[in-house]
Amino acid sequence: MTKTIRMPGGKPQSAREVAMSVLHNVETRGAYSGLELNQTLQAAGLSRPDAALATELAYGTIQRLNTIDYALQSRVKGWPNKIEPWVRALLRMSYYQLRWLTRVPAHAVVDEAVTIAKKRGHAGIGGLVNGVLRAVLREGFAAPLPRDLPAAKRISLEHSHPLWLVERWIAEFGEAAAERMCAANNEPPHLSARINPLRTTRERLLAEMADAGFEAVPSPLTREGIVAIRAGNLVHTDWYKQGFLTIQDESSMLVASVADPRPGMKVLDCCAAPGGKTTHLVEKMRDEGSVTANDVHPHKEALIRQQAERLGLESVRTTTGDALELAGKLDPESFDVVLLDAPCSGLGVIRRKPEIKWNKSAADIAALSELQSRLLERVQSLVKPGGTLVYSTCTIAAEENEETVRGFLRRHPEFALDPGGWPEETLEPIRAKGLLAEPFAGMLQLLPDAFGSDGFFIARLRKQSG
Ligand SMILES: C[S@@+](CC[C@H](N)C(=O)[O-])C[C@H]1O[C@@H](n2cnc3c(N)ncnc32)[C@H](O)[C@@H]1O
Repeated sequence: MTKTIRMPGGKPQSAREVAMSVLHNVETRGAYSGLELNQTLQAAGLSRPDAALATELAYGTIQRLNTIDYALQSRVKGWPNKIEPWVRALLRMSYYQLRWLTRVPAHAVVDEAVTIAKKRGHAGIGGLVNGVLRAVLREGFAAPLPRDLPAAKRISLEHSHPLWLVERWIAEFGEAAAERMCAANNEPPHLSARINPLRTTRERLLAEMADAGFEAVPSPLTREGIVAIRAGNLVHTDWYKQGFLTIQDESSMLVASVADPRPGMKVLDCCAAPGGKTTHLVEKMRDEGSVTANDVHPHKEALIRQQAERLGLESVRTTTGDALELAGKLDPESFDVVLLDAPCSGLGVIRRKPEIKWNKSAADIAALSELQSRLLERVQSLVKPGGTLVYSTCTIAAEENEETVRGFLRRHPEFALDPGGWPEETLEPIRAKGLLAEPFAGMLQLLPDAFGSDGFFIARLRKQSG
């Protein structure tokens, strides 16, 4: 049984206590930052500005962890392992504020950190926190990095990514691209949304948003996407509630475009929850035909249903089960389009879930690659002759992407990559930026620095007809 480490001093009450509690639980219990933050914020009942501050502190500190720890290790004896987890969280968060959140006066940061330390610990911890933070202010944030540091180590410390990941990305994409990716992962994610063409048009929605004082622009990457510059949380708007839009990353929107289903088709989405791509497929089919949306987790079925209902879509049928077993339950060779949006290491969505970079390992990538190959192997038999199989992940690791697809193609010569079947509207903006290798092979790895969207991999395969 794993021992639960609790933060002392009871329920978090202020923005900084909420952030500290989230950091503590993400580190000690392997909690997901997003879920943990939502739950802790709900329990604390903070004002909107305080909730925004707590969010920024929690995400920012997780994002910059390597850089923060590098600076603190020379100032705190036994850092990090000999320091209690909640004190570690408090010092890291306070350092983050002093260095990157300059709108908060430094004395306020130190005073509040000391108050929290005394309240949750004792005067001795208050003294330690006070001493460390005042030394940081007096002596500067960190000593410059040694000049002869190898590139991977330098990038890992400057942009706060684990060394093993930087080394992989340098080997795969080169030093400059790896550094751009790591820097992009520390930028705030775009808030983007997909319009529901069965309810509105992009032009109409953007005009309505402008009239209501929202600032949003067309996505350069997809005709159905908008990027909100200043719009608050779109989930609270009538446009969302009435099914005019879906919150979705722009890269994620490309997947249904590449699958390119037509009205009347029979489509299978093997790993579908929470339904972002399922509902997009149905919208593309003008709600004519049938889309079977499957997921392994029974509690997620309702999420897909809720989204379909909100968007007014009727041709979705949900099922629960392991995609490895779908072939035994559904008619063989019966789907025009099969989408496998596979479980993956998520290295393309580090901006949204920064703990991913600290929690994942090379061993996870190897295990996921094996699962993804098995999933492809099992669902391929459901594709009609002449039909389409789309494989996608939100990660950046050749073993989970190109290599999985190439291995599959070696075992299944009846499938081939389908570069010609990609809609021009999907390729056009990527080609215009010079990011499409020519000749285009039918697989695409989008990196997070290219458009500021998530890192995504998409492959479109066609099964021989007859
Ligand atoms: C990348 S997410 C899918 C996102 C979804 N396609 C969307 O756009 O909203 C992967 C999903 O696969 C599901 N999953 C994981 N292993 C699975 C399996 N063996 N069979 C079916 N679903 C699985 C997870 O529950 C998760 O919801």
